[in-house]
Formats: sequence, C-alpha cells, structure tokens
Amino acid sequence: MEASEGKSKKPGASRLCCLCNQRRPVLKRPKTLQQICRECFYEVFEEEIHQVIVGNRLFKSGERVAIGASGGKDSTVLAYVLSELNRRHNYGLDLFLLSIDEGITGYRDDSLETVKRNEVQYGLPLQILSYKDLYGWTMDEIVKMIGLKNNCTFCGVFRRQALDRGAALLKVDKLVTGHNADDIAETVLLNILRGDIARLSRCTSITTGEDGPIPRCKPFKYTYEKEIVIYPSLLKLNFDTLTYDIRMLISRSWTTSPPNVSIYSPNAYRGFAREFIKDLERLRPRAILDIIKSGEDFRIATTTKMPEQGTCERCGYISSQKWCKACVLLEGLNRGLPKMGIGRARGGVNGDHKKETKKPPASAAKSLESKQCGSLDF
Ligand SMILES: Nc1ncnc2c1ncn2[C@@H]1O[C@H](COP(=O)(O)OP(=O)(O)OP(=O)(O)O)[C@@H](O)[C@H]1O
Repeated sequence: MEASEGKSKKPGASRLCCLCNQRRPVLKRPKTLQQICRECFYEVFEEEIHQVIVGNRLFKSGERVAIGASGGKDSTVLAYVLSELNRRHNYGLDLFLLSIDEGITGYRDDSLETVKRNEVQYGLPLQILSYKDLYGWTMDEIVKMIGLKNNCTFCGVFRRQALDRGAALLKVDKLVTGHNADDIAETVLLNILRGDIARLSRCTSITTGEDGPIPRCKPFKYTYEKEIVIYPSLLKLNFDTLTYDIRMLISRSWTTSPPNVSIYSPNAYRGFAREFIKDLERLRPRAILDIIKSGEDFRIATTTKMPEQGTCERCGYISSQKWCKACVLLEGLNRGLPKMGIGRARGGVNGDHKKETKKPPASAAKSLESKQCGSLDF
C-alpha cells in the first residue's frame, strides 16, 4: 500500500518534495509523514486507491456499481475519485449513487442535499430510499418510541438491508462504501474487545457478501481518514465546486472526531476505540495499517462455530435465523414491543419459534446481540 515509499528520494525534512524533489512541499503526508507537494499528494492518493482496486480485482469491465452515498466526507470523496479513476483507467463501470434516508431531521436531510449536488456535479444517477417507505418508520419516530438507548441497532440493521434493497432496485453487480482504514482498524479492535470472532474474521475483507444478494467493496480500505479530508482541500478540485460539507470539514482540525456523526448516536464504546487509534496514530502513523494487518492475519480456529446463512422466512433477506434481524426489529416496533429484537431474544419472534428452528450456535446469537452503537459489520 505504500506506493510512495519506493519513490522517496530523501527521507526526513527537505526543502523540496521528497517524492519529486522538484516542488516545495505543502504538507506532511499523514500516512508516511513525508513532506510532499500538492501534485505528488494527489498522485499517491489516487494511485494507491487505483492499485487497491486493480490488485484486489474489485470490479470487472461492464459492471454496474452503486456507491453508498451518505453525503459525508468519505462517500463524497469516494464518488469523485471512483468516477475519475473509472474515466482515467477505463474500468468500464456504470456508476450510480445510492442514498438511504433514515429520517433523521437536521442530519440526513442536510447531507442528502450534498448527494443531490453530487448527482449533478459528477453526472451520476441517484437513487434515494427512505426507512419510512421501506419499513413505515423514520428514525425520528423510532427514537421517540425506544429512546436513545439501542437506537443504533435499529439504524444499522435497517441501513444494511436498505442498501441491499436499493442495490437490487438499481440492478447493480456491486455496492461500494466509503469505509476507510481508520474505520476498519476501529472495527478490528472493537471485535477483539467484544470477542466477536465471527465478525473479526470478515471485517477486514475488502469484499464481503459474495454469498449474499450483492457483494460490497471498500476501495478506501487502506486510505487514511486524514488524507480523505485533505484530498479535496488542495485545490486540484476547484474549491468552489466542493460541497459546503467538505469545506466545513477541512476548516476543522482533523484530530477531532469527524462531525458527520448521527445526532442519535452516543457511540461511547466506539468513541473510545476511535480515540485510542487516533492516539496510536499520532505516535506511529503505521499503527492503523498494522491493526488492519493483524485483523487480516487472524486465523479462525476450526472449533469456532460460524453462523449458518439461510434466508428470512418473512422477507427473503439473508439471515442465520428464522427471521432476519430487520424483520424481528420491525415486528417489535409494530407490536409496541421495541425491545423484542434487542439483547437476548428469549420470547421474541425467533425465540417464539424455538421448537421449529434449529438452535443457532452460541457465536451466532452473540454476533446478533452485540451491536450497540455503530455497526461492527460492513
Ligand atoms: N445513509 C446512507 N446512505 C448510503 N450510504 C451510506 C449511508 N450511511 C452510510 N453509508 C455508506 O457506509 C459508509 C460508512 O458509513 P458511516 O456511517 O461509517 O459513515 P462515515 O464513516 O462518516 O462515512 P461518510 O463520511 O461517507 O458518511 C459510507 O461511507 C457510505 O458509503
């Protein structure tokens, strides 16, 4: 992933960019701490993503690819970079923007305005699907019923399925998301802290869900969040064409948590992991890549039982239980028993059918129950 390292002429401080040795450096690259110029930053940033795409054979020519577009910095930069690389390297992809409107007033409605501008700026067709249309509930309404505790479980489970449904509607072959290296390192750490081996084993995969309805890819798997924030700021893009949201991000210190965090997410546990990784990164930038590598190199013991994938009897979505998690949560909401799908599901829908269903392995039950705030799965 260190495409730039080989090109380095003079490591350490220099008056000239340590990659081209011609121009004045304008930044210390967060990933390598090299002093480099704007042009070299763009080159290495884009080239590394291109190498990740090519090296992992993420796409085939002619494929239809949906970009999960939340309107935040990661997916906004992903939409731009992917459409640039698609043009430049002739990937032959048909790209689409796919946005899920969770129905969070003052949060998603604002960021969807960014996506609508991207639709015009990048010339990519946009599909928006809302929780209200898909499930009959907005997140505002869900939070009114269940309160702040556990609402991330509803949001994460519904979003995951909504993205799959949107991808099916667009008839795409793949879905890409803007999960970056920091997100992945954080998830590795959280899965270790929670002893969630099933998720640990797949959270570092660059492509997941190949056995499900739509494979998902993460082209930013090795891209640092700080660099995603810097990228649009260095004037290769005309600053006026940048979205307001990215300009706001650039003007903030990137050492603080990113501002695009749901207003309903206290995210305490994930927040600690995030801060811990940021501290490690300050001491040693490679720490992020090393955590990802550790996650990749974990071998799952053959005695660890993995959840068996089947399909939900109610909606047909993939599930390791009789009903998928989204259907269980929805049933709870509609019956006025919102806690039904949270925590241990005794007496819940899958619990009600205990006799008819095969008892899931302990690890499967655990992996369904362990999501508090923020998805530990991609
Ligand atoms: N509402 C949504 N609609 C479409 N895609 C989404 C949505 N929420 C998240 N995603 C996808 O999942 C990725 C990771 O989402 P997460 O909620 O962790 O946000 P993030 O790390 O702040 O990313 P971003 O800056 O793109 O919002 C996003 O980059 C995007 O590709």
